[in-house]
Amino acid sequence: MPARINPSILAADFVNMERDLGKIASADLVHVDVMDNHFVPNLTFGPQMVGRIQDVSAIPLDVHLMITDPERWAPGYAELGAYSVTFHAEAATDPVGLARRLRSMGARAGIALKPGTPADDYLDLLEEFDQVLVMTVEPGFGGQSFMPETMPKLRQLRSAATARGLDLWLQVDGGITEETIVTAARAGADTFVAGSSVFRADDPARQISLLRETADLHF
Ligand SMILES: O=C(CO)[C@@H](O)[C@H](O)COP(=O)(O)O
Repeated sequence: MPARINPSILAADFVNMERDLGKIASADLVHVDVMDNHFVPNLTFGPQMVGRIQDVSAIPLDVHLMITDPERWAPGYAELGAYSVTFHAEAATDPVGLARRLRSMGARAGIALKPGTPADDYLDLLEEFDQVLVMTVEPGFGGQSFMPETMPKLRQLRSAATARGLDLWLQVDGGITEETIVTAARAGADTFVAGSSVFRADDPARQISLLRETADLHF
């Protein structure tokens, strides 16, 4: 399976979103960062905007909720048709219950871990999720540097998934470039969120291909 490249529209031009979505039509999924200015010190958009993105996007949405109280809000994103809905472990009170609810609504369920959150508590629960998002920067802003110290956690998750024979997607998010993607692919990531490196490229479609080919060589 080729690596999945999910450009983060946090790096897109918000007033030209439909135009910028056209630039990433060769991507696997559109990564949509929902931030509430509580869980993270930044604010983006909510269900109304994500619903419009869903309407005009040629490819499915990978929604990443950086919000408090995901139990209240996450099902709404599944309802509007998001392909995957990922919430933060640090914000959820019942991660398994929420993942089951999202799956029952037809969405893939993801759990995200901040750089300082260990994976240990989730290793026995991996069957409950379709993807784990290992944050490779502190959530909240694009354009930060990749944190290589998160790689042992990724390796731990990949070994646990392999040992259990799970088809679990392991996603990395933050500071992904054609250099850092090598490190993340070697540590077991198969799904890569890239904001700045795609949208700041002269040719975003070419950058998506370059990232995909580079990851495939090192997975
Ligand atoms: O979730 C986040 C930031 O919180 C990410 O999705 C960033 O948007 C990735 O941006 P780059 O680091 O690739 O610029």
